[in-house]
Amino acid sequence: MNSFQSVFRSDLFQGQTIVVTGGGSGIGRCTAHELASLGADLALVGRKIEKLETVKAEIAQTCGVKVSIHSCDIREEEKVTATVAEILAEHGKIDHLINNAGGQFPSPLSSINAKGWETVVRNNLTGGFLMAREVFNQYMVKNLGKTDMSITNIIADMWNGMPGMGHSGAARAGMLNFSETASLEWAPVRVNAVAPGFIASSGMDTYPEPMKQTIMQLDKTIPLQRLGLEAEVSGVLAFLCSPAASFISGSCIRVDGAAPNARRIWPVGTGKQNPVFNSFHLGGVPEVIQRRDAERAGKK
Ligand SMILES: CCCCCCCCC/C=C/C(=O)SCCNC(=O)CCNC(=O)[C@H](O)C(C)(C)COP(=O)(O)OP(=O)(O)OC[C@H]1O[C@@H](n2cnc3c(N)ncnc32)[C@H](O)[C@@H]1OP(=O)(O)O
Ligand SMILES: NC(=O)C1=CN([C@@H]2O[C@H](COP(=O)(O)OP(=O)(O)OC[C@H]3O[C@@H](n4cnc5c(N)ncnc54)[C@H](OP(=O)(O)O)[C@@H]3O)[C@@H](O)[C@H]2O)C=CC1
Repeated sequence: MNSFQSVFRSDLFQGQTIVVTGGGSGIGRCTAHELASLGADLALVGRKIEKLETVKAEIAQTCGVKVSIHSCDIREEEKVTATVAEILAEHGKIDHLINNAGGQFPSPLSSINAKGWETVVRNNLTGGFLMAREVFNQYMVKNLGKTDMSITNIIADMWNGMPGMGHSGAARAGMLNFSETASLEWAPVRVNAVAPGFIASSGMDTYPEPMKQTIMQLDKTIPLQRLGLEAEVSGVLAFLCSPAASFISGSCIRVDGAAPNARRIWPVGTGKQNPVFNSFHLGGVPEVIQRRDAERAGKK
C-alpha cells in the first residue's frame, strides 16, 4: 500500500490522537490507514501484537504519524485500565475512541453453553463498555468542552434477529443501548454506533470456507447488489470523528447497502433443521434466497 486515498482533507486530524481497537485487521486496519492518512496519531489495540506490528510498519511506510500498539484483551478489566493509562502516558490525550474489536463464532442458540455465550457477550458488549469507560474516566471527563471528543461503537446489522448469531446480536443490541445512554451521561462527548452489514473484510477469512462462500453469495439479497468494502465503513468512522459530525450523537449509522430494507425473512427452526444452518455449514444457497430469486426472475 503506497497511500490511502481518503475523500477527506489530508490534515483533518492533525494533532489529534485516535484509539482504534481491533486495529490489526479488517475494518480496524483499514480505519487506521485512513485516519493516519488524515494526520491522526494512533493507538492500536488488539490481542495479537504481531498483527498490530504489521499495521504499524505499513503506516510508517506511508506517513509520519505516531503509532503506538497495545496488546490487550478488551474483556479484561484491569488490562483495559492499564492500557488506557499506557496510551495516555505515550500520547497525552485521546480525542476519539473507535471501539471496533469484536467477533463471535456462529452457532444455533440451542448449542451455545454459558461459557460460549459469556465469551461472545464479553467480546462484543462488556469489552467495548470497559474501553469507553476508561477513556472517558481517565481523559475525556477532565477535558469536557475544551475540544470535540467522540466514541464510536461498531455493532452489527442484525436487526430483528439473525440465526446463528444470537449471542452476538444480543450483545450488539446491548451496545446500541449503551451508546444511547452514554450519549446522555457523557455529553458533550459524542457517542454513536455504526452498524455494518455484510462487509467483505478480512474478518470473513475467520469463517470456514463454505460459510464464507455462502456469505459472498448473499450479494443478490442486498438492494445495492454487493457486499460492502472495509473502506466504506472506515469512511463513516472518519466522518463521525470529524467536525462535520459535531451535532451527531446518540445515533446509529447503518452501512449495509439497505439490506434490512429488503425485509429479508429468515427461515425459522432450530439447529440443523433450519436451512440457514444447513447452507452455512454445507456451503449451499439458503432456500429462502433461492425462492426469492426465483420469484424475482418470474416477475421479469
Ligand atoms: C450461521 C450464520 C452466520 C452468518 C455470518 C455472517 C456474519 C456477518 C456479521 C459479522 C461479521 C463479523 O463479525 S466478521 C469478524 C469475524 N471475526 C471474528 O469473529 C474473529 C473473532 N473471534 C474470536 O476471536 C473468537 O472466535 C471468540 C469468539 C472471541 C472466542 O475467542 P477466545 O479465544 O476468547 O475463546 P475460546 O477460548 O476460543 O472459546 C471460549 C468458549 O467459547 C465457546 N466457543 C468458542 N468458539 C466456539 C465454536 N467455534 N463453536 C462453539 N463454541 C465455541 C466455547 O464455549 C469456548 O470454551 P471451551 O469449550 O472451553 O473452549
Ligand atoms: N465484516 C463484517 O461483515 C462485519 C463486521 N462487524 C464487526 O466489525 C468489527 C471488525 O470486524 P472485521 O474487521 O470484519 O473482522 P476482524 O476479525 O478482522 O477484526 C476484529 C478485530 O478485533 C480484534 N479483537 C477481537 N476480539 C478482541 C478482544 N477480546 N480484545 C482485543 N481485540 C480483539 C481482533 O484482533 P486480535 O485477534 O489480535 O485480538 C481483530 O483485529 C468486529 O466487531 C465485527 O464483529 C459487524 C458487522 C459485519
